Amino acid sequence: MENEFDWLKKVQPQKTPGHLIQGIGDDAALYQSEASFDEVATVDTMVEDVHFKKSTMSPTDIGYKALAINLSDIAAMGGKACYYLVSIAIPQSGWTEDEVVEIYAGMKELANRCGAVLIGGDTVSTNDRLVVTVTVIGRVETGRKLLRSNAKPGDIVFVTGPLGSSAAGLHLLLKGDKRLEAFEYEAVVRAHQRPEPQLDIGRVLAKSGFRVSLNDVSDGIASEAHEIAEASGVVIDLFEGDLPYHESLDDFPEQKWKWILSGGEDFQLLGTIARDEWDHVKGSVEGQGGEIYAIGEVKEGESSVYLHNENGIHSIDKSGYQHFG
Ligand SMILES: Nc1ncnc2c1ncn2[C@@H]1O[C@H](COP(=O)(O)OP(=O)(O)OP(=O)(O)O)[C@@H](O)[C@H]1O
Ligand SMILES: Cc1ncc(C[n+]2csc(CCOP(=O)(O)O)c2C)c(N)n1
Ligand SMILES: [Mg+2]
Ligand SMILES: [Mg+2]
Ligand SMILES: [Mg+2]
Repeated sequence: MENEFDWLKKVQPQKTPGHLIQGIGDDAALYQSEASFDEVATVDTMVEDVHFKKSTMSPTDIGYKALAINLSDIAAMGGKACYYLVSIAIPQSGWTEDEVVEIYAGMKELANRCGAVLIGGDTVSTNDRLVVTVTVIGRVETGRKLLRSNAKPGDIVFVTGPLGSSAAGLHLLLKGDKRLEAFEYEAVVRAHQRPEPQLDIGRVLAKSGFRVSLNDVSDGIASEAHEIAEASGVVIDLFEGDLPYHESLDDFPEQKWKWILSGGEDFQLLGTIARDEWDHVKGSVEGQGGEIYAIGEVKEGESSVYLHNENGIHSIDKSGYQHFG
């Protein structure tokens, strides 16, 4: 990396939306808010050797995922994404300007698909690992609050796609496993490197007008279910046989359930909705080509999470799954 700003010209958006008054190039970005929408803002960071290694992710994957994990939080609020800002700490050695530009290309690839525009950021050098922090600003219809605290006894618990794939993909990547080449493992490796934020499903849930509790799966459903149980003051029962997972996880019987429950980084949406409203929402999600699965129910009681399977009912702690063997 040579000059702090030369490479920025390469990542600057050419076209800007009408609500943006000033993007990259001044002290801060300036944009107009939109009538009848509330603003929604989130930030998450990815750190080299904690969230990725050069051996597990290409620069474009790193950029794609750094934006995806933030869009996933916007999805978990039912929002549409509008703008993003990127703070990047670049090591003094080990990373080239081309690689940094590729990180931005990965972000742009996803941003273009969901209509988000880069409006600013910050660039610093570091003696340590690469760190990329993305802030996303989005909008959601005024008054729509898909909060973790919305769950009520009697609700159905749902999830929007397979669990444990990212952890399985990471396992193969870290081991340099020869199965990486095989077609049947492509989906789990991709789930790790290029998670799909579930923005469309978040929008269906927001527009439904129904009371929905919602969280995205960054740490694993064991942890996210606890967050909903605690915020709402309810018990969450999960049914093991209903948890969706990619069939290739059956090749890893020892790790499978740990990955499904607490592998994390799946970036699916986990939520709850009244039983009477479930069919309607499921129909809408599936009608637009999405997936959504009923995996449990909400009960009255002190905040806790249980897993039901043929061996009985097992309490699941927040840090993850500990029971089976
Ligand atoms: N350093 C911090 N300063 C202020 N608020 C924070 C800080 N870290 C987290 N929070 C806030 O705490 C809440 C939970 O944050 P958390 O990062 O666990 O959520 P998340 O982004 O959904 O999860 P993950 O980071 O695993 O994707 C959010 O409201 C977040 O804004
Ligand atoms: C090289 C490497 N080792 C381990 C992992 C797994 N990992 C890292 S952070 C995290 C939880 C979500 O993070 P956060 O809570 O910061 O959102 C998980 C599951 C990885 N992705 N890459
Ligand atoms: Mg966070
Ligand atoms: Mg997050
Ligand atoms: Mg989240």
